[in-house]
Formats: sequence, structure tokens, C-alpha cells
Amino acid sequence: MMGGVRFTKGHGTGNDFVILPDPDGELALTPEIVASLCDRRRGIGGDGVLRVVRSAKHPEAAGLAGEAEWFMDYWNSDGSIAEMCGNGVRVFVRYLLDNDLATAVPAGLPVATRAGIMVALVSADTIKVRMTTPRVYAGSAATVGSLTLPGVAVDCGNPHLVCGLHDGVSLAGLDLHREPAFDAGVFPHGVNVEFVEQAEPVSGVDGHVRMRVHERGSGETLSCGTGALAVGAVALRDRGLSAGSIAVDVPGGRLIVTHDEADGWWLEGPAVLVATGSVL
Ligand SMILES: N[C@@H](CCC[C@H](N)C(=O)O)C(=O)O
Repeated sequence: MMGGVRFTKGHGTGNDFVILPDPDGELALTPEIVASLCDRRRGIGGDGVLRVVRSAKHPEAAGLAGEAEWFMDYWNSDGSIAEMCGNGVRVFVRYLLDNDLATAVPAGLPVATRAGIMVALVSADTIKVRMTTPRVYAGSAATVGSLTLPGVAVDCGNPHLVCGLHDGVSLAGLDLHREPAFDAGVFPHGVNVEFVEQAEPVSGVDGHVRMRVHERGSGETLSCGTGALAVGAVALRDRGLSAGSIAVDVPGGRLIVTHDEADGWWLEGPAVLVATGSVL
């Protein structure tokens, strides 16, 4: 397949990635290769692939090379390409730092993505990234089995549909083995669908919610950073807050979404590397 190619495995709140170092953009990645690397039984296993390539060496990022040395070339586990991955970019930064490809700077480490430049602040346990401003723009709905749930469309650089649960519907009870049905007129390129329920108050934040997600191109995952951003934006809006922080619990842990009117939208959580190896 790609004999001898080195990889690292990492995750952010259980959203896991195969990281492929390719500084000069020489790997001939295809959707089939990505899908086989991500296969959990016959491959390494992952929700997606993060190719680590110099911006100057990738046709989609060369224009950003003056602002960010590295480009996160993100692929979903089915081999499709996405604009952005919030957990992915945090794990990508952990990889750059641990492999001496970049150093953390107080002003933030810039990373190029298909959704533009993201800037990362690093601490011992977490990586916090300034994200694209989420745009809450339309009402829509998702159908899971016999249940149709109204929701709101949110553009986070990639498409999201945030659906709140009404009384009598439990988050744990949703069957997300299959892709929820959605309105292709609203989401012509597919959509990541988040299901949200309110959670008990926790200190230090303005709200606390729990979510599950069905990701475009990857199925149900343990976490989605851009999904948490979309959910956080809707939660702040629903509380009438133009700034503040929301704790978003995902099956794989907790992410914190913060909006600071002067400093933008931030996503914070753990980012961990777990193994390295080479593809046979
Ligand atoms: N898990 C990611 C999102 C990955 C891309 C998504 N599946 C899409 O196709 O838009 C995250 O942490 O944001």
C-alpha cells in the first residue's frame, strides 16, 4: 500500500487520527489508501488521516506559506477530504511540537487548513485553537430512525447541523450507526450532525451540554471539535450571551468552547500521541 511510510497515531478526546509526515508533499495519497489506513480491523484504524506537509509544498496551501509553515491535509476515514477538523488541528500541533517541527510561541502557532489559518496555544495538558467564527445561518432538521429533530445549520469552515433533543428523547438512546437523513438542499456537500442535551451546571463556565455526533465521512465518532464549536455557538446564542464559555461533553471527554469578543472563538481540550510505526 505505502510500504515503509512512517506514521504516528494520536487522538483528541477519542477522535483518532493516523498522522502521516510528508514534509515535501511526495506521498501519493488516494481515497482508497486513506480508507484502508483508517480501517479498524485491516488497517491502523482512525476517524481520519492528518498529512503533515509544508504549506509551500501543497497546491491548496502554497498561498498561505507566508503565514504558516505547515498545512494540515485532513482526510475523513472514507477517503473524502474536509475543510477543517478541530480535534485534528490540535493533535497536529502536538505532533509538530513533539517532533521538533515547530516551537510553541506566546502569540500562538499558526497552522494552515483548507478553512484558513488556525492559531494554537499550547499548555502541558491541553491545546487551545482559535477557530473560524461559527456562522449560525438556517433552520433545518435531521431524521434518526422514526424521529425527526429540528436543528440549526452552522458553518464552522465545514458544515454542521445542531439538533437539540426534546423531552422524552435521550441522547444515549439515539441510533447513530446509520447516517441521519438531512436536507441536501441546505447541505449540498453533506453535513456533520450533532445531537445535544443540556447538562447540570459546572463551575467556571457559562453553560454545560452533552453531545453525540455523526460525522460526514467518518460515521459516529467519540468527539468532533468543529461540532463542539457549533454546539457551543448555539448554546451561547440560546442563553442570550454574546461572549462566554461552554463545556461540551462528548463521549470521549470534555471540550471547552470560548467566545471572547476581542479575541474570537477558541476550542480547548487534550491532544495526545499514542504510538508510532511504519506501514508494511
Ligand atoms: N472530527 C473533526 C471534523 C472532521 C471533518 C468532518 N468529518 C467533515 O467532513 O466536515 C473535528 O474535530 O472537527
